[in-house]
Amino acid sequence: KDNKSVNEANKSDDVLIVYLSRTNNTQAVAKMIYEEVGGEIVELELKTPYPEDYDEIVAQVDQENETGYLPPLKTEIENIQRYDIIFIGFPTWDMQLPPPMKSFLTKYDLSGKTVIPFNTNAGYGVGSSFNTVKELCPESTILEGYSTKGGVERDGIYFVMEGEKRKEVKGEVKDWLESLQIMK
Ligand SMILES: Cc1cc2nc3c(=O)[nH]c(=O)nc-3n(C[C@H](O)[C@H](O)[C@H](O)COP(=O)(O)O)c2cc1C
Repeated sequence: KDNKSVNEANKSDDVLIVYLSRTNNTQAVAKMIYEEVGGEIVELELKTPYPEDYDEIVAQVDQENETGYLPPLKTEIENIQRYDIIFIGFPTWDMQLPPPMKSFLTKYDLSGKTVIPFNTNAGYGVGSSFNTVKELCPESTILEGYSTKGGVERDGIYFVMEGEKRKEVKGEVKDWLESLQIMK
């Protein structure tokens, strides 16, 4: 058998990459994972999008976190049961898992699946987000996540995944994926 086609086939079928991204930093990491692993890549979208304005979205997310509101998703994943490995990517918002990702993990049953989180943030880390992923996926195998500094929208720094930063993150993502030993 031709090795390459075997690998190509194995690589993609059971992998889903779902991400939330406002200023495209997390999206850039999602695409790097996709380039290495293949599969399906899906952006999480809301039925009612968040405000463009930074202060407004911060206020809204604060309130959603306080009340536990789960914003309805526009994104529909058909037949999620066909995936075994699910990467979930999100920025840190309010030092937590963003409400749309809480919606996603509440809506879909990922029992028995391997769930792998990844994150970008303004330099304050993942906060409680990776722990919340564990809490919302009690019957999943959660592998070690990856996180890197992204934009600092508060200071007008939006997309940073270019030039040297891009190269650095690409290398880190490759090493991380290899360490997970999910690549065939
Ligand atoms: C509503 C909101 C809240 C945020 N809260 C935090 C935070 O608590 N800690 C942090 O490090 N960064 C925070 N950030 C910054 C983002 O995590 C950071 O810019 C990230 O790279 C954005 O990813 P994206 O480009 O994929 O949207 C926040 C950004 C937004 C829009």
